[in-house]
Amino acid sequence: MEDAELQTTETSLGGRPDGHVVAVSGSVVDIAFPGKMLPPIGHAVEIQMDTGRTLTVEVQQHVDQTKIRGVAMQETAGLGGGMAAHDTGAPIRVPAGNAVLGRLLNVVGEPIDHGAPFGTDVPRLPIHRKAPKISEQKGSRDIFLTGIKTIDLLAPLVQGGKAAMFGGAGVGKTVLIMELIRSTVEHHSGISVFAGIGERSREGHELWQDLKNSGVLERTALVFGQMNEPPGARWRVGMSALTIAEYFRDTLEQNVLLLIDNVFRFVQAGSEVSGLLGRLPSRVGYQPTLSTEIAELQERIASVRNASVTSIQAVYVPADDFTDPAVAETFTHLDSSIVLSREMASQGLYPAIDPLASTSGLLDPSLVGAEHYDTAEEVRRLIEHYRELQEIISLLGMEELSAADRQAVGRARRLIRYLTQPFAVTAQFTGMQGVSVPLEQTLRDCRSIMRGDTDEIAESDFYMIGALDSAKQGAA
Ligand SMILES: Nc1ncnc2c1ncn2[C@@H]1O[C@H](COP(=O)(O)OP(=O)(O)OP(=O)(O)O)[C@@H](O)[C@H]1O
Repeated sequence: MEDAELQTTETSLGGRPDGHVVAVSGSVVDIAFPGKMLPPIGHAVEIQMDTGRTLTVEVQQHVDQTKIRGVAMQETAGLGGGMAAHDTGAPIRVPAGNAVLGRLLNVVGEPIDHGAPFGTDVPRLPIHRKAPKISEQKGSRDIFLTGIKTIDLLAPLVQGGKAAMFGGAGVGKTVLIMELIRSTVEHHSGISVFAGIGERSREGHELWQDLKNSGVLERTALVFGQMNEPPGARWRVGMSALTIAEYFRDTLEQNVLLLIDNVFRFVQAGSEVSGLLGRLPSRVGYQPTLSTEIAELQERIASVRNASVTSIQAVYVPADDFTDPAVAETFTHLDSSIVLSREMASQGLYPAIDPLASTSGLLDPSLVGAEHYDTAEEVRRLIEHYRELQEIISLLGMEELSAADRQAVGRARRLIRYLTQPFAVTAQFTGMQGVSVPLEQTLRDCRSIMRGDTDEIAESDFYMIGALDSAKQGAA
């Protein structure tokens, strides 16, 4: 997109030549600019529809010297040959700054919340930009606490870092991201930007209502390109949200919390677009540009000297296959990876976070301190040992285990149950109030369980509690 960026000049605005539509095939639109300079790749070309709406097409290819091929950001129903098209002289530009707070936008920055349109005084920025230079980026080693026991203990998030939740269909990604929004947006001092990519649109509206009810909507901007929208919108909406986040970070120097649900849908949309443009797929049917596309998005999510962007992303894992190229590629960009397990979900062990597969670069004694690191390691070792013993138990029964192993099994089972937690967002259907647990408490509780202080308390008393006190109360 370098070309597009270089050619985004004010002088080019309005003074660009007009063309006309020559062919429409689904989301792909061919536009001719006979005898004129073609708009560069990445530019937005606009078409005024009879219905009064504006259709935006992003230039993807120069088919020949007079014609471009682009991808539409909206449905192309009603679009026909001969309709006039106008090069905007820039990539898609979205409104940014305080005016977008509390608002719901689409990929091209139009309000979709039935609110007032954005005025001409609102700054607009092109959605294609380069990531900040490595020398300008700032790495942080501070923990971003969530109050969710397993996450803070085993896969702590980094302030100004990137974290993602991986999971197949229906294992609890959306519930977890909603809970994280609840628990972090309220305590987060900066602003939040939410990018809804390719998920159910109902969820988007529920979120909007939810944020409104909890009084944090005025510090949040929401940008949506959901599953009912064409691939172009789902492909570019992440960039639109990022552009808004970058403006807060760079111009207003505010810390930003960027939430993306679901990053896999961005890759999938890119693959659809690639297919529509007739490009040959490479690995497992993905677009040949898979890694570059993921890097283009992920590398822009960065913290700089004066302000940070902390990002929490949901990643759908197709067919529970973690070796899927889109999933594997996303892993490489993260500071913390939270892996959701179908097996745990099927046992009702929510949040179904796999304690062994979830990791964080922060989990180092020199960063989080020896107590946290040692406790996390010990928890992992105990659960791993339990998993090894499970096979023997299923074959021979508990009786065949040594006394020490039996004790380990009992403690591991208590620990696994202790690491479940009722969420505020599920209170409606579980009937349990959500609880947040401070990290120090989680560390104390885990040590206490592993030491054997709670061996006499029934396993079921550890299930879906906050701090250990509630298990003790349940036992009393
Ligand atoms: N923390 C939780 N506590 C209780 N129930 C949960 C929890 N997380 C998930 N569930 C149950 O699992 C269901 C699916 O969760 P969710 O919609 O978050 O999955 P998902 O991974 O986002 O699915 P999809 O890929 O279909 O979007 C929920 O409707 C709920 O019944």
